[in-house]
Order: sequence, then C-alpha cells, then structure tokens
Amino acid sequence: MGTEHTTSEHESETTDAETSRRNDPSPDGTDPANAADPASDDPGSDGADAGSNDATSVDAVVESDARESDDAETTGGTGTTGGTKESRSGMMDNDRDHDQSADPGTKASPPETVPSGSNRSEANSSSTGSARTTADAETTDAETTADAETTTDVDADLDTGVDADVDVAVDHSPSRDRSSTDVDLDGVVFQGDADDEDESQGLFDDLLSGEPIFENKEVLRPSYTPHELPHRTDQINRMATILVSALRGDTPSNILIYGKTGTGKTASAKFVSNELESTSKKYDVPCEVEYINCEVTDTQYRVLAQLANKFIQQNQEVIADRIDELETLRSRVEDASPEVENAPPEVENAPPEVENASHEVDDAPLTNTPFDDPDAIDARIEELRDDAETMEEVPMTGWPTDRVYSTFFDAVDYHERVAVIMLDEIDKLVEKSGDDTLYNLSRMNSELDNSRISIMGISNDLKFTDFLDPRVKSSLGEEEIVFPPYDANQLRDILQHRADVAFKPDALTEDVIPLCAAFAAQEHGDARRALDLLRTAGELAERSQAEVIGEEHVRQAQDKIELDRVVEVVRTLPTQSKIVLFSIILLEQNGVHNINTGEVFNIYKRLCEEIDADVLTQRRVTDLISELDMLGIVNAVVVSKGRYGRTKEMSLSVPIDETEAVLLSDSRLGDIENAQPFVQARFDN
Ligand SMILES: Nc1ncnc2c1ncn2[C@@H]1O[C@H](COP(=O)(O)OP(=O)(O)OP(=O)(O)O)[C@@H](O)[C@H]1O
Repeated sequence: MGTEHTTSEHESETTDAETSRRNDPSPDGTDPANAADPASDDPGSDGADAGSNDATSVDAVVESDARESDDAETTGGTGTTGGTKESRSGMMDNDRDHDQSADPGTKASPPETVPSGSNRSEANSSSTGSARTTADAETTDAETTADAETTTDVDADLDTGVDADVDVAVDHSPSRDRSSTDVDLDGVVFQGDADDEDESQGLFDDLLSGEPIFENKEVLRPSYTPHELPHRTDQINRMATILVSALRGDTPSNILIYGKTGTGKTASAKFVSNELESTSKKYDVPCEVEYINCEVTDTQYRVLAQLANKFIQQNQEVIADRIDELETLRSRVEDASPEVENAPPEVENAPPEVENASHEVDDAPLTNTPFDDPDAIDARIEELRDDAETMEEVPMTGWPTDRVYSTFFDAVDYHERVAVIMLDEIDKLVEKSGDDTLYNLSRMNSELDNSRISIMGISNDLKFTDFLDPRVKSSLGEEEIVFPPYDANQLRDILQHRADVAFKPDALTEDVIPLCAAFAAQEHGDARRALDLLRTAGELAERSQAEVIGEEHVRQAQDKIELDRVVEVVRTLPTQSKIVLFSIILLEQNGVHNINTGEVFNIYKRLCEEIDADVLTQRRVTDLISELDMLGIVNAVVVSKGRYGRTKEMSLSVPIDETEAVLLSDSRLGDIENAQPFVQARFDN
C-alpha cells in the first residue's frame, strides 16, 4: 500500500463550509431542535385544509406569507450565528476575542414561532372541530362553493352483490369538504363523517394555544454542544496549549482529564477538538480528532475496529480527492499537448475561445509536480485506486485482535497526520477489558512512520489509574487536568447563558435560576443536573399552561427527577433486595415506626416462601438493608438496645406508593395477591 501525503484543497473546503454555515439558519448547520419538534410541521395551520386542494392552496398562500415574515425575522438571527461560528474558529490561532456570548442557539425556532402571532390565530380558528370555522373563512368558502361542486356517477359493486349506480356529490369547496362527504345511493343519502377523516379532533390545539415558553429547548438537552463554557476557560486553555503542538506537526502529550459527573469534561474536550480540527483545516495541517465513548465501546476489539474504520473512511476520502486532482492534472496535460489527435472530439469542436482559454491556462502543467509524463500520473492514479480497494473495513466481530490492530495501524499511518484519540469514560474500558488497549495505543508512536497519535482520556473515577500497568500509567498521565465541581454561583452563570437562548424573553421568574443552581450544587455541582432541572421545570410549566416558569415548577421538577431516579434504581434492584424493600414498605403501610431488622426479616421470610424465592440469612438481609441505605432508598441507623445488643432501625426515604408500584410491576412480586397476613404475622417468630 503506497503512502499518500495529502495535498487536498483545505482552503476551498473551509471557505465552502463557512459559506454554508452563514447561509444555514440553524445553530450547527443542522438544528436538531427543529428537526425533532413535531410542531415544525405547523399542525395548527393545516388542520382546516385537509382534504381540499382548493382550500389548501388558498390557505397555503396565507400560510406562506406568514412563514415568509417569520423567515425574515429568522434571517436576522442567522447573521449572529455565522459570526459566532466564525469567531469560534479563531481560538487556536490566539484570536480569543471572539464573542462567545452570541450563541447561535438564539436564532430561528420555527416550531415555537409558528403557532404564535398571526399563524397562531389562524391555527386556533381553523382546526378545532366543527365549531371552529371563522366568519372570514366561511365567507371565502361560500364564494368558492358555487363553482366547485360537481357530480360524478360511480358504478359501485356493493357488498350485497348488487351493481348500483351511486351518485357521489364531490364538493371541491373547502367548507363542504370539511363538513361532509354525502353519498346518494338510489335516493338514500349516507352522510360520511368527513370530520373524522379529514380533520383533527383538536387534540393538540389546546396544547398549542398557550404562549410557548421555550424558544429553543434543544439548548438544554445533554446532546447539545454549547458554544460557550463559562468557568472552564482555564481547563480549555490548558488543553489548547498542549494540543497546539499537533498544529506544528509535533506529537502532543497525552492528557488525562478528571472530574466528577457533569463538570463539563466532555463538553470542554469536544469544544477544544472542534477548534483544533477547524484550525488544522485553515492552515492545511493534517490533524484529526476521533471520539470514542468507552461506556458503549468497551473492548479492545471494538475500540480498535471503530478507530480503524474511521481512519479507513477518511483515507478513502483523501484518496478520492487526490484522484480528482490527478485527473484534473491529467486533462490539463492533454489540453496543453500539441498532439491534437489525442484530444477528445468535443475539444476539437469546441468554440475557438474555449480552445484558446485552455491553452492559455497552462503550457507546462507538469512543472513542479513529481510526474515526468502523463503515464506517471496514470500509474499514480492506478496505485491510489488499488490502495482504496485493499482498505478493508473491520467487521464488528470475528477477526483476530492482532489483525484488527494491524489494520488500524496501517489505516492511521496511511498518510502524514496527527491523530488525537479521545477516549471518554476511559475507566469503563479499563474496568471491562483491562489496559491492553491503552498499552497498545500508548506505544504506537515509536512504530508509526508517517503519523503520530495522542491520547486524551476522560474519566470521573479518579482512582482508575491505580489499575494500570505503571508504563501505561506514566505514558497516559503525561498531562493531567482536573475539573472541579461547580459551585452554585458558577451554575447560575451556566444556566443564565443557556436560558437566554432556550427561553422566550421574560419566561422565567427571577428565583428560578438561583433555585435550580442551588439544588444542583447540592448534587456535587453537576451542571447536567442543573440543566435537567431547568428544562423539566419549563416542561412542567408548559404542560400546566403557565405563562412563566416559577419557583413551584422548579420544586416539582426536582421531585420529578428524584422520583424518576428512584424508579430507575428500584426497578433495577436484584429480586432479593426488592423483597427486602417490599417488606419495609408493608411495615410502613401498617403504621410501624422505627422498623428493626428482625421485623423486616420475619416478613421477608414469608414473602420468599410465598413466591418460592431462596431465603437468605438474617445477616445477608442486614447487608441488603445497608445497600438500600447507601442507594438512598431507606434511612437506616444503628441503635443500641442495652443488654439486648444493637439493631438497625430504618424508615423509607422514598415515596411509598410509587415505590410499591414499581416493585409490584416485577412479575415475581406482582404475584403476591394479598400481603397483609404476612404483616399481621410479623411478631409470630
Ligand atoms: N461550563 C459549562 N457551560 C455550559 N454548559 C456546561 C458547562 N459545563 C457543563 N455543561 C453542560 O452540562 C452537561 C454535562 O456536561 P459534560 O457532559 O461535559 O459533563 P462531564 O463532566 O463529561 O460528565 P460525565 O462525567 O458524567 O460524562 C452538558 O450538557 C454540558 O453541555
């Protein structure tokens, strides 16, 4: 396999990319918010028109006018976007004056804007069942009806087996189409319920009728990559300082990033990677970042296979570009050639100015190229095609690991480049499959001829390096960057930046952000939790058709998130723990306070017998209670009973009804029809 040194036209690529970004009204070129939001199909304005072409076209004009005005507003926002995107790309070349505050997310939000203003009133007036038609609409419809009504004779073979002449009155008018489709069968008129077929029942209209609170909800989702990361400037600058060597053609040191969950590790690393890649394109320095989430890709085989396939894909693109360039060069050589007989016929017939132009362009196209004659170009094109053909993608299973490794090795070394491999949740990879992958990756540079790799590991487990081979540990941890938890004030800033983009102006009362920040600060300064709270509070407010989000919505959101967490934890408990928890619930339901281990054990035993489960010893049950305590499901304290020794007294820390419902949804516990007798018998043993 030959070695290709890239000469692809990065400058023109960059320009194209920038142009398309400027023209694109969405924050990232693709706006998941708009794509995902069902309201973007403008349900409000369509309802009335279903089934009538005439009506549809009339309304479509009105609607498109309304949309045009919306679009005009949207375009204003687009300018901001382009500016922000462009300014971001200056980070690696020390142009840090970019305006991070102009977040692209501020722009266009078609789904929410459609139902508001003039479109909104049209939506409301036109799509909620028969009583919905407005006076204006009726006038227009009435005018249209007179001309539009036609009658068609249809031979219908009915179920009765009788051929009958059926007169179908087809009414093209909007109003008739909306109200009925009447079938006249030998004088008997069957009234079809056109409302059922052609119109919505207004299910969504009420929900759409309130002012939307969100401007762009996606900005609060975990999948959104923010374009500004307050309170992470130091960490971002440190990463940039280390990685800038990649742009100088040197190998950057490996980096390990630590920090608790939700402290912005992934968001910051991705931000820096995007900057690195866009700057590398700008300066035409081959540098790529490959991201792997090791929670999902957690074996050596899969990590290497995924990397190999990504590099193979990139190599194919590089080869295709190179072949294009060579073919262009080849045709310039042909055009410049005096041997007219070699020229294709259409060139002979071309108008004189075209022929002259092509001769003017280049008299000696091979000067300053490694090729002496056209045959050498052809040979190189052939060689590149062979390379592309021999690059075989790695299947997701089935190959021996050393074959996967060598395929990855060849792929990464195919041309000159610096590759940064970002291993998110790197501790999960080590936990699942040891440190072989990291060992192999960290010693690759000494064997690579054309390329260099650098590893960026991200982990929220500070201790995972304890399990690494000392060589791997020292190589991986060349640079370490710690992400401390956010405090409430920092979370407040983060939320404020996002809220400015996510919500309509004045959608939040002033205590909402501080409260979300305070709740999340209690959860070890987790920005993800803070954003979830804010989004959920907005959704709850929207659901209750409130005009603004208030403190009560944040509290409800906190309860909801907490409950969701509990439900998930309880649902995934092992059966034995579920039986223990169910015993505690039964005791609480019967008014027992300060429940002790003995009481729990007695009921637990009965329940196990009832559902044919193994009965564990009381000591094991005590351990399971401690685990439930650690998960925050029960609150257990050890109390001394004097000469009777010590015991655990416990109470439930989670909502009793919801927890019971989750437990009973387990097929084994759900079989217990009436558990009361077990509780009555709790003192029997
Ligand atoms: N400084 C910040 N500014 C804006 N948003 C932030 C900031 N820090 C974190 N976030 C947001 O918080 C969420 C969690 O961040 P991220 O995924 O980067 O955390 P993490 O430290 O990688 O967490 P984990 O270890 O659980 O993967 C993301 O939605 C991210 O956009």
